[in-house]
Amino acid sequence: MTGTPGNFTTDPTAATPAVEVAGLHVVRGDVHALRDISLSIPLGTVTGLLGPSGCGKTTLMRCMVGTQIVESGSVTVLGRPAGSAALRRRIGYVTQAPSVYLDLTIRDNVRYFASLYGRGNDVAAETIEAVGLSSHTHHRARDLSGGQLSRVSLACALVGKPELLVLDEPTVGLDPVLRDELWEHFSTLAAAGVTLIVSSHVMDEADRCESLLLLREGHLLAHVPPDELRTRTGESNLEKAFLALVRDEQVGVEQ
Ligand SMILES: Nc1ncnc2c1ncn2[C@@H]1O[C@H](COP(=O)(O)OP(=O)(O)OP(=O)(O)O)[C@@H](O)[C@H]1O
Repeated sequence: MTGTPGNFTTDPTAATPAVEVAGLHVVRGDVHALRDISLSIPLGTVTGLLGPSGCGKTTLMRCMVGTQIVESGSVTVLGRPAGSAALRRRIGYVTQAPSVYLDLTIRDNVRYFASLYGRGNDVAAETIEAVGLSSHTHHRARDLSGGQLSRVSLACALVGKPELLVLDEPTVGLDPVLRDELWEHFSTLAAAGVTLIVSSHVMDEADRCESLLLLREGHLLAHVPPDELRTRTGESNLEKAFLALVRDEQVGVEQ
């Protein structure tokens, strides 16, 4: 695999990539939120989307799920243009703000989303179990903690068994044990062929990903596996490695 932005090479015999982005440019308000982004994400992988607050992570995710107006460039998801009607049932998107019905119980929320995707109550129960909320199924969403609420949101996205899961900071507010369990679950899903794109501020979560998209001020600094980032920068700590990459980039720009 190579580590140049937009040049994440995989097995040439592999199927259509899960996500292919070419020359993507997005303007939000008066900000150039994404600048000339090109990348390719293989199926069945976990990709971490990392970078400082405001660097463009959510904007890139919105482009992938088809809810963002783009200035130029293209985004292809599972072989179709992002936002195509045919993709709706194939993609799960969990935003930072939990999107569940506050007056319904956990069970009824997840069962409702299951029914939209033609899944039964058994799948709803399994999914609630997977996010660690089995002991709370009869609690109303409005009575839950922030971390519990974001797990209900996650369950509502997972229950449709999407092929691509786009998760915007799914582990915020979770304790280390739950975070670990969720990342285990993400790996299990990827092993079953699901593609996951997970944004995070937490660099120790980056090590759970097969590859990392490192963004800064709308630029894609690198698309690399964690170990390659360490090798490239000579830093074993991923947080320091990211900072070293930013420094190198600045030196390159100034020269
Ligand atoms: N609705 C909006 N109108 C105008 N500018 C926006 C809007 N939403 C985001 N932006 C700007 O676009 C840029 C990218 O924002 P984005 O939300 O993608 O960043 P992020 O990396 O997801 O940040 P965070 O980690 O804080 O969630 C930022 O400069 C932000 O201020």
